[in-house]
Amino acid sequence: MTGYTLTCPVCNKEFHDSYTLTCPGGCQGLIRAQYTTRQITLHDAPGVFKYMDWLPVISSLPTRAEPVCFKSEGLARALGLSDLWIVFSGYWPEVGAFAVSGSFKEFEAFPTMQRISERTKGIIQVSSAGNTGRAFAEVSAQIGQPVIIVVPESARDRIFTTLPAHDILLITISGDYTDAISLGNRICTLPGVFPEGGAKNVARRDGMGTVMLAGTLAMGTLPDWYLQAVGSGTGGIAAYEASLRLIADGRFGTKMPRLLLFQNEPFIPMVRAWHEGRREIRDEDMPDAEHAISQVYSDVLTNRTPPYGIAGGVFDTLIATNGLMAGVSSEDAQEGGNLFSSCEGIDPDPAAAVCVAGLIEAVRSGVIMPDEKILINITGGGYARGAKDLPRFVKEPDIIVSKETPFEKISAVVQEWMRYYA
Ligand SMILES: Cc1ncc(COP(=O)(O)O)c(C=O)c1O
Repeated sequence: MTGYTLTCPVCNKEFHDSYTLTCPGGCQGLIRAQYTTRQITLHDAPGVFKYMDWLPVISSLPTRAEPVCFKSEGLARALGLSDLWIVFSGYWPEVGAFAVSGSFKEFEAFPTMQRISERTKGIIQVSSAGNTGRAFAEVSAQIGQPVIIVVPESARDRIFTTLPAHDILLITISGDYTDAISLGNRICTLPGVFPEGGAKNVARRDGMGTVMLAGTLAMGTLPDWYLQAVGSGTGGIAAYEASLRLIADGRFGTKMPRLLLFQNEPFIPMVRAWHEGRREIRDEDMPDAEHAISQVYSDVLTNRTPPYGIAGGVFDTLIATNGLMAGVSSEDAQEGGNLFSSCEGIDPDPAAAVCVAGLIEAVRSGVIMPDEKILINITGGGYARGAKDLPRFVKEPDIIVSKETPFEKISAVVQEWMRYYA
């Protein structure tokens, strides 16, 4: 067990956690958890909770999900790299990877659900392009904690669990991820429903930050580079915040890893803004957004309102880490994914394939040197293996809506469902 307070990056005030998502003083910025433990000790706790010194929880939940880090042989050889390390976040029993929902979103979902039960009352709402929703659905199925999930209709088949789920209200909406976010925000105005918080939720960021912790503990030192494909960029922010803690720990080096973050062309708003040195994303960074989103290989990377310019967000993180961003074509991503599968023996999530393709290009163009220590976050994978090994309970939508559906109709169903939990 560890103690922590929350701090605001703008006014530097410290405050108590009541599942707080923003500075009580009204500042705009991503509040951070400040842990009393400076040097991390691994706990004898399940899965990701072994890192609970630096998670905003008091106690743990049963899970085997945790990031697994190993030194690459196959992909490293193919790319001529001497010090490439893979953090695998998905399902791959042979390496000890048991995130049964298949992605690193499970490392966020477990601490978030635990933080909720320790810090507040009410029912959380999660908007997702698919993977986050499935991760929260899995945790809900495992522990019986209710959750309202909103996903675009195209992600409908992606919400499944390995146990029967009884406490999920699933809403699908015609449209994309942004439409799911907008509807989710409206649902959060109903009494008793609150937003899980996305990037503002310290449990999500520090849950994702365990990827950097697992990597650094396996390598014995912080890497030169951290690579990830991003939609919101929260994983990048989390990797930076975890690195700050690891530097303060004193045992893993003093050099901040450089972040190299990728988006999937043609939808690359953060890449465009970053390349022009801008803190704000403009409409011109997302020309013909709907069409662009329909063209990507990895739709979980299509967030139109990422925490980019906010204090402590992606822009600040890239500045602090001397970071870089790049766009990756869908064709390259597909090839990168195939190379990863053939070299390492497991299927990567399309988002992870984007990241592999980004690594290939960074090595080819000389941005990354062959002997540098590289930590690549394979943010999801092992779906084929999971489909063979694991039970699958597909969650049918409870409400199917369009952008035109009157909100009163939706809220009536939500409120009726919530009565059971009152
Ligand atoms: C597999 C996978 N990789 C990467 C990402 C991007 O994560 P973020 O931008 O939130 O760090 C997502 C988002 O859903 C994802 O599901």
